[in-house]
Amino acid sequence: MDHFALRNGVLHVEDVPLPAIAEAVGTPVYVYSRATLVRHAQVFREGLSGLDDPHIAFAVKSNPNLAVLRVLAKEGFGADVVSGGELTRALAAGMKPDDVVFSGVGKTHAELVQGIEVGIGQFNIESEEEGHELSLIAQRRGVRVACALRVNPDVDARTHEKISTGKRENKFGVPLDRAASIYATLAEQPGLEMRGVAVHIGSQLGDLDPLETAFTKLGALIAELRANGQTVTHADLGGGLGVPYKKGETYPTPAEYGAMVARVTRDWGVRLSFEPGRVIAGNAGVLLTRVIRSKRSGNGPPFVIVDAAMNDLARPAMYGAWHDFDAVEPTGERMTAHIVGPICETGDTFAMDREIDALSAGDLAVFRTAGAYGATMASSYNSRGYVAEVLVDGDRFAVVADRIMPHSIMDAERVPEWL
Ligand SMILES: Cc1ncc(COP(=O)(O)O)c(C=O)c1O
Ligand SMILES: N[C@@H](CCCC[NH3+])C(=O)O
Repeated sequence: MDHFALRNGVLHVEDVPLPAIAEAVGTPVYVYSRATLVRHAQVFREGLSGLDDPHIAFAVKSNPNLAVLRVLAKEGFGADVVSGGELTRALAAGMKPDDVVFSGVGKTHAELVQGIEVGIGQFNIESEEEGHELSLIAQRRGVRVACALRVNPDVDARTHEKISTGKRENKFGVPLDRAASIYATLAEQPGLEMRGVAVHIGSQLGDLDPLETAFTKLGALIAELRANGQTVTHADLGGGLGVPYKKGETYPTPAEYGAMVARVTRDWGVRLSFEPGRVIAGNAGVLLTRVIRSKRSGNGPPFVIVDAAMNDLARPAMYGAWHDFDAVEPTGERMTAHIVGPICETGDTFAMDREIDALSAGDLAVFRTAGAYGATMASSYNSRGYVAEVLVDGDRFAVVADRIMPHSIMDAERVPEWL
């Protein structure tokens, strides 16, 4: 069921008409559907039903809102975190420490300490150097911490270069050809319990083949490690499943993904972990915005200037990403336009020469597929403050992140007395 649908000509999220949210909270505002989050979580879990007790850790970076995390905690999801801040959020939202995996190429000393102190389930170590540091910290506390070694399989994920993570030249993980020797070295560290391997080759993948190639390489590594006498009881297959951003696009389903994983990992004899982000949250949210005004420039299409900008939704400016853009109350008329925000950068452009619903000043519209890597990547550039977030549940909704106004940001700044 589509929880983002027109009813009587007005776009609703579940049973709530979007104009009601704009009225109550203002724009721009992210709006998430609880029912969609739950459905995506269930579809993902069902996709893995051919596996024995998979561990699912939501990639908090994709949407760290506490209410969103709480929805997923209630679905039994753990968390994949990449910073102390994300770890704090995951626990605050009710995720169990034991279900948390700590990934990240640059965990600081303080973050390693924090992870040990709260008793997270697994550290995904990204370098030999990190492993040594973690072991020393654990030893000083008289504990041993469960770890997996993140491997860089040198596979082209065939996605945007800025979100590809599994090529040799990317900063992530240890090179596959050195993984067995690094694993052996780390397994001797008194503070570490080396129990497995991890891989994550990139995000927004449209094709299962690169994943299958990476997992196959990981399987060979597991066999090699065991032949060397190492213990391997866990494997973390990361996230990365892509989602449609344009109407009509198709992407591999969680069921297809799960079937491939079941086939490739059949003989591994490990507990598998997964770190889905976008596939859970992406299509569970929209960015609701209002048209400020339109302006003509030269002979080309008009600029439709909306009150959302690249500081609220960075993906188009950062990756040239496409987000479908629809009127909240479409009239059936269409127009061709450039969609831009108010920020003083040409990069603050959501779309050029796009055929869209006809819109005029004051009309509401949404950028779709904005539930992942949306609010979480917001900034306050141009002193615009931070965008608000709302969660819908049936016919009710709640503000789950206040709009942070520019004056609140200013409150954290000081002019020194000597100025
Ligand atoms: C280590 C790790 N796990 C999981 C994810 C989540 O990826 P996605 O949102 O593509 O599922 C990412 C981001 O790409 C990541 O870097
Ligand atoms: N921020 C990226 C995804 C990054 C994934 C991080 N591992 C995006 O919007 O597509």
